[in-house]
Amino acid sequence: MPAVNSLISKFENITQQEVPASDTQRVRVKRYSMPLRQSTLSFGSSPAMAPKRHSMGGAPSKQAAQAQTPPAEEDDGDTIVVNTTAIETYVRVPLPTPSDSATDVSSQTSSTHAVKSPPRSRSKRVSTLRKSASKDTLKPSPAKAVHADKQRNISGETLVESATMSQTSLLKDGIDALNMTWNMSDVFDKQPVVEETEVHTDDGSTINVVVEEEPEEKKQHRQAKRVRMADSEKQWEQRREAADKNATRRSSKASILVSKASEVVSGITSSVLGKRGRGTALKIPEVTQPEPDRRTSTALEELQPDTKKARIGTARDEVSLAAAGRALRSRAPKDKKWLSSGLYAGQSRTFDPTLMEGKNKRKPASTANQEPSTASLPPKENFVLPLPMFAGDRLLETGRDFKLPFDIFSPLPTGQPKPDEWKKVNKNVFVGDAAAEWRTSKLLEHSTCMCKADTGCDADCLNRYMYYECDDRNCNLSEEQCGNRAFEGLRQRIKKGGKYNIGVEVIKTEDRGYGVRSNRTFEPNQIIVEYTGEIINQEECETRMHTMYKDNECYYLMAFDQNMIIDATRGSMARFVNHCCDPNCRMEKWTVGGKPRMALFAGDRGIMTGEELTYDYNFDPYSQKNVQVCRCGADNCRGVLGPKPKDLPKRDEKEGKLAGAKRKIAEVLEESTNLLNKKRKVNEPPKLPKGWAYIESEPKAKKEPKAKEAKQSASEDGGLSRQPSKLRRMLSHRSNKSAKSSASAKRRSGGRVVSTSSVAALIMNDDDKEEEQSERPATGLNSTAEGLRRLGRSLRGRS
Ligand SMILES: C[S@@+](CC[C@H](N)C(=O)[O-])C[C@H]1O[C@@H](n2cnc3c(N)ncnc32)[C@H](O)[C@@H]1O
Repeated sequence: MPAVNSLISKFENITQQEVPASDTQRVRVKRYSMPLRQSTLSFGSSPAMAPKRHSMGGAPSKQAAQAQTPPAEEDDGDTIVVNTTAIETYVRVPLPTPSDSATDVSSQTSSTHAVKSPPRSRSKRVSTLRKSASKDTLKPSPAKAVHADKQRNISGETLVESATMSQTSLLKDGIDALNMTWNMSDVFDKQPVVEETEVHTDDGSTINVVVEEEPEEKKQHRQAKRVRMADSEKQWEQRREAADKNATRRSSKASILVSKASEVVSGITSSVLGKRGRGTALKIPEVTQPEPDRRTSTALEELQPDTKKARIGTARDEVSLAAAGRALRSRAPKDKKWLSSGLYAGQSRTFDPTLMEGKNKRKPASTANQEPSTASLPPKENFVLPLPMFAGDRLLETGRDFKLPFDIFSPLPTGQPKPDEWKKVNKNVFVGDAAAEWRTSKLLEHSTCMCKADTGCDADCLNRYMYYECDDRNCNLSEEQCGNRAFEGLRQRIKKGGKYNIGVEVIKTEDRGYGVRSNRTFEPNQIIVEYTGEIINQEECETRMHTMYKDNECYYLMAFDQNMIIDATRGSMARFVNHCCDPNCRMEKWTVGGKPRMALFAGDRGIMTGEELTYDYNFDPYSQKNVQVCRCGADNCRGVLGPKPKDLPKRDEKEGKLAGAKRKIAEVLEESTNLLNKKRKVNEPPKLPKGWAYIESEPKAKKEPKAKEAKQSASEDGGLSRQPSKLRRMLSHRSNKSAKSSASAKRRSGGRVVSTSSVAALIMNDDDKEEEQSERPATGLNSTAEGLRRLGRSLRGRS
């Protein structure tokens, strides 16, 4: 301790008295302040010392100082011997006041610019700017030396405080410093490498930029931080991907938020990782939002990585995150605004939609007390909605009246029962032996229409004529040019999904079980819904009838093709379409891609939204017990679900519909009983009531010889059986001979093939052909009903 005390007293002397400038003394300086910042520990020079130091060839270094300095009298390990000039400089300059120190600390030499810069970040090691004319600046000139005394010799902080600190506290600090284990070599080892580079300024002068190299420890710390940040970002990325995968039905708002937030976050992280300019993230414009959006903040919270340890959240980044959040909130979609008028926009109304119905009604009552003369009577409420604007135009243009969307004007009553025993099958499925028995016609592939692009596959299209759907194999036109791809169009429409595209829905009717109604309008002859189910052969059908369906009231069996039957017990929605004697649709069988398919098409009137869809079953009772009363309610109702007669006897106008129906049921029941009995006994065509024809349906094998006979006879008459290639050969043969056009070829072919929903094929003879030409609708689509009628006529004529 005595040694310490002597040192302290020496030190006090040094601080209180001036040391002669000329003297070079050896002074033992104990470590005074800890730690010394090497960047501020530089040794100044007095003017007196300048020549001498010049001779030494530069600024004094530690080694030089040591070399000049004689060995210390009491040299111990804790002693540093310094050139007394340092002390001289130190003692000659009055200790700076705190206010002085503010500028003094930031200034270096007389030529040093005081750089007013924001507090230096640790990452930025440019510490000072030293302006000089040349690199010789380091050699102090006499002029400069005048100001050299301002140069800081020892740690600035200590000196600044020393002016205000009491001697006792200085002393105490000094003692504390002495007690610390500290080695000067540590300081020099950790001393940052200082690099000086020249920078040319606009005014032509050169600025020497002194760049301190970062200490190793800090480098490591920074490196570790970078690794942490990279890990964190990887985690975020993984979470985002996982969230994307899991989010099956994420709302559009959420996806927007997530993408925006990830953009912001990646911006922040990259600014941190990539060390972009300070405050990059802060450049996000701040938009004030009065109410914080909980959804947005939740989204941001969700986006926070698991590890909050990942030190993204430095103060600066927190600020930028907050700014980003505010920016996000400002971009969050606002509440959707609903149109208040829709179709009726611009039309006056007599009620206030914001009030309850009761209050709207009370309005007139409040005016009732007033004098009739003075009371302004409210306009009389119109209970019938006016037509929307342009309804007249639309009517004129399209010929179709306006109807409110189905879900507004006739929503399904709540609690509508749904068919529970229905297994939906949207594709035909072969069951049992049907698949093996099915014969794929090779001939179909050779049928190609000859339509031109300018007309498309219109009414004269050969494929259309034969109920073949066009595709790339049998039509040379593109999908847009060709107008004969109904099933393909239906497929694409259904694929889009939604009530409107599907176009139909099941309803519960009052007295006919379930039915089907339209969700939209359909053009005349437009495809509506495909009839699909299990395709079974006759044996399978009979087995099912005697077992599974023996107690059924409803059957979903439809004769199909090649003696097969579609059983739609498991089938598409089309199975629920009811029968009507005056239907608005028709069921047609088409060949699509070589396979027969059935679908419901709109009739010639088209379909309005909300209409119940019906077609004429042309029902074959099959057995007496299956004869059912028809409840279609049409004016021309036949009374029973039975085959369609050619010429139904005109009912007596005075006779009611019911009376007529009753009569017909009785007749049908009687005749059908006879029919069944007779059929069992003799292989003769049954006797039907006057004007009725029995229509042969495919499932009945017994009638096959008759059908074959008819086909044969028709072929002999010039009609064609279902042999498209033969038809084409004939067409081309004849067309070569005479007319070139396909239309004339068809006329000359002498007949055509018509597919029907319940009969295999209709072969038309020349007599019928003439009639058909005149009857054929403008669209060229031949209806099943017509086909059936003709077959009926044909069969009746032969029986
Ligand atoms: C293919 S299904 C039609 C869907 C059926 N309504 C249902 O609920 O499943 C045919 C059956 O519907 C009934 N049906 C269809 N049209 C009818 C009509 N116009 N009058 C009476 N019943 C009818 C008959 O029972 C018939 O056997």
